[in-house]
Amino acid sequence: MLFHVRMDVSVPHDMDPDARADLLAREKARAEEIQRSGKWPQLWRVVGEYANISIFDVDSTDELHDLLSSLPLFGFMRIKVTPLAHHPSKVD
Ligand SMILES: O=C(O)CC1=CCC(=O)O1
Repeated sequence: MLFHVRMDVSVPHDMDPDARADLLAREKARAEEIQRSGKWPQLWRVVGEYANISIFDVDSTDELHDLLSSLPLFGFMRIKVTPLAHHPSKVD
């Protein structure tokens, strides 16, 4: 099952710089781990925003939720999930 996922990040401006650096390092490591599993085939920065647009390829909505909530930034992101279906006009 394919899902389009938009994540808007909002880390508090007054967060301790070391805590922020640690949080972002853990986020990068976890994101790379999920990508290597094949479940997160696309990750794009939204130009000019602290946001990304991703494609996830998972077996269920529960699996998607588990992956998203495993991200260290989960509590600092607004996440919008759009399920995707095949388009009849798509040329293969
Ligand atoms: O910087 C972002 O867009 C938030 C994020 C999600 C996965 C990741 O590595 O960073």
